[in-house]
Amino acid sequence: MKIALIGVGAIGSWLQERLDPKPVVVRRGDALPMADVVVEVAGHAALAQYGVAALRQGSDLVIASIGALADEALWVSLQQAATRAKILLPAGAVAGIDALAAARLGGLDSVRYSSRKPPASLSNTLPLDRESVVFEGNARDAALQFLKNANVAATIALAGIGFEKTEVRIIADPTLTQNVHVLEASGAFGTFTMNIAGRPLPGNPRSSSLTAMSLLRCIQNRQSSIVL
Ligand SMILES: NC(=O)C1=CN([C@@H]2O[C@H](COP(=O)(O)OP(=O)(O)OC[C@H]3O[C@@H](n4cnc5c(N)ncnc54)[C@H](O)[C@@H]3O)[C@@H](O)[C@H]2O)C=CC1
Ligand SMILES: O=C([O-])CC(=O)C(=O)O
Repeated sequence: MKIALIGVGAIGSWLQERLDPKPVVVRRGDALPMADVVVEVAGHAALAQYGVAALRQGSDLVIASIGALADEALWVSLQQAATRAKILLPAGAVAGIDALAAARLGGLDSVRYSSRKPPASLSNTLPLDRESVVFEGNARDAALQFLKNANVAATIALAGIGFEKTEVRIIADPTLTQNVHVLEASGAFGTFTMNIAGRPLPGNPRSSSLTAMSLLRCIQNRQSSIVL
């Protein structure tokens, strides 16, 4: 299996060390190599630049920057390009995506998500002596306004009841050193609340380490005869 890795930042370097076989690295401006799997860990612009081409050449596409899919035109063009290859959306930094996506099939009534992060992960102009709500609204607006901090909101929207109906709060909390995600859902299955305190990666305080682990699992599942 040939893997192309777009971006070697906090998540990409963690993956690069652990992927087997070793990936071909795509740096800014490089042409996209032929590969069985293309892994995007580079940001919204890189997904827009390489995503459609990867799928058109028949490479499966693993996306980290899921917030970019709040851009309806990009999301439609990726889906249209996926005729010979698959778009793989890992759960990323949050827990409970498996339950949410299963619950959707039985019918969901409501999905609420809150993200609490240390202020510096959101902006360096936020107060450091009290918590502040920096966003309250739906998942589409969250993803469009907070490019680097609402991938989880977008993942939850896609797994659950969509960008418009998913209720999102983003809170800067100076008492935290970790990224805390709370996901609450109700529907025909019952109700659940999932709470995760994610340790950030050393290279980027905004990105929880579980994201990199979730991407590795997604790539390994694609190769494995047992998918869990
Ligand atoms: N799905 C999820 O739950 C999560 C998703 N993310 C997203 O994953 C992506 C990667 O996150 P990090 O590794 O923390 O970011 P990072 O900023 O540490 O690394 C990004 C790397 O991509 C490179 N890059 C940017 N544009 C490029 C291009 N056009 N071609 C090749 N390389 C390019 C940069 O130079 C940098 O080295 C971000 O978009 C982030 O928002 C982050 C955390 C959770
Ligand atoms: O949602 C995001 O973009 C990333 C995030 O909160 C995390 O890694 O904890």
